[in-house]
Amino acid sequence: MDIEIRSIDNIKGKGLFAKKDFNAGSVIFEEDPIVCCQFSWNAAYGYKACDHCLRPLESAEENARRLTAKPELHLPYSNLCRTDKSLITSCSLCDIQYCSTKCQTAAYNQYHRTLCFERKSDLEDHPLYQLNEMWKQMHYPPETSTIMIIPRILATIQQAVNPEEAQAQFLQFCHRTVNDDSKIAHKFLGDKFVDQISTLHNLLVQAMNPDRISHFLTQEGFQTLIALIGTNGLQQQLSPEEAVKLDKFIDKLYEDMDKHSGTFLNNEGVALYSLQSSCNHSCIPNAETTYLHNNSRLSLVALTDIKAGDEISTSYLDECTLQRSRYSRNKELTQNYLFACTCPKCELQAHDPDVTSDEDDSEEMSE
Ligand SMILES: C[S@@+](CC[C@H](N)C(=O)[O-])C[C@H]1O[C@@H](n2cnc3c(N)ncnc32)[C@H](O)[C@@H]1O
Repeated sequence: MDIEIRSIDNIKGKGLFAKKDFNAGSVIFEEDPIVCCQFSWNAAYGYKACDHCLRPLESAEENARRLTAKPELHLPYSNLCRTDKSLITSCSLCDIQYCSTKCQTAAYNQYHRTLCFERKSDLEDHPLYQLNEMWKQMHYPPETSTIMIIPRILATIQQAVNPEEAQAQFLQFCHRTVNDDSKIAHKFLGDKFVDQISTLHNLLVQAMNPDRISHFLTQEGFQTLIALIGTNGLQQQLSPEEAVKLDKFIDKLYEDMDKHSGTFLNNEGVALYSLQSSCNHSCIPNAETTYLHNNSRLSLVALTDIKAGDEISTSYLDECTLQRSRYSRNKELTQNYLFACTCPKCELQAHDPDVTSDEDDSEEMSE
């Protein structure tokens, strides 16, 4: 392994460090998620993805046709699309689709044996179905996560050969206090919906057999899980096929898609990664996460040259927020991740006045 996880201090916790030099542009490591799940509205709006690895189940051309409502549309180089529909398979009991029998077997062995709805006929009475519907009412797009990853985490623990080990794997994501967890859970659900936390909690309790996971089904345990996916869940966006990156064509395509499908352009979901979850934030990151395999496999790519011993960091902020003032950046980091950044850029700007960027000002005025 060319990287290691080391403890830094009480504030930052642990971090990811390079054990060798990496050139800018090189892949530092790749990993599959411990667990991932497509966003609820993303699935409801017809983006067909493998239920286990999120690989698109439609070709890039079919995707573009559906999203633009233009059945005659032809994509250039559509023969380069890597979606092999001959491998698609589905669960014989609940009809959920997978890109291959490999994913179907992996899902069944990891969590699907516990979570399968079994009969389509009484689907709407199933507490997991109701949990998803309740979540959708609380989280209109753009989505940042889905509650449905929580039953997957719990079923993974229940089905594991060694449940203690599986549980420890998830608990490594949490190094906060009960109070912090509750703050994050409230922020994550949004002011309007904090009262609904007990409804979500009750539906989860009804849906899951408490065997081996009873402590996660308490109110506190549930908030820990919400905080876990809120601060560690990586949002995934799998872009349409590389081969169609012909700028003019793409611009027009996106314009047409936007008219017909709004923001539902990509296959999106949330995932928990073991190594990636140890990567801390910096406002001048030396690495970024990408998805080079058209599924949930993550690649961490160096943005700059990295020397052996350097800490590897990514930005938790989107491009736009990253360009804002130190005050604006830290406002977002404090609210969403409960820390203030002390990276060299923040240190350099430490004496800047505590004002938001112009863009924030206009956003705040319109709120
Ligand atoms: C995905 S985890 C990163 C790994 C984490 N350091 C740990 O020990 O588990 C995200 C959490 O790490 C901490 N963190 C990340 N970047 C930080 C930074 N630049 N300064 C202080 N804390 C940071 C925050 O507590 C944040 O909620």
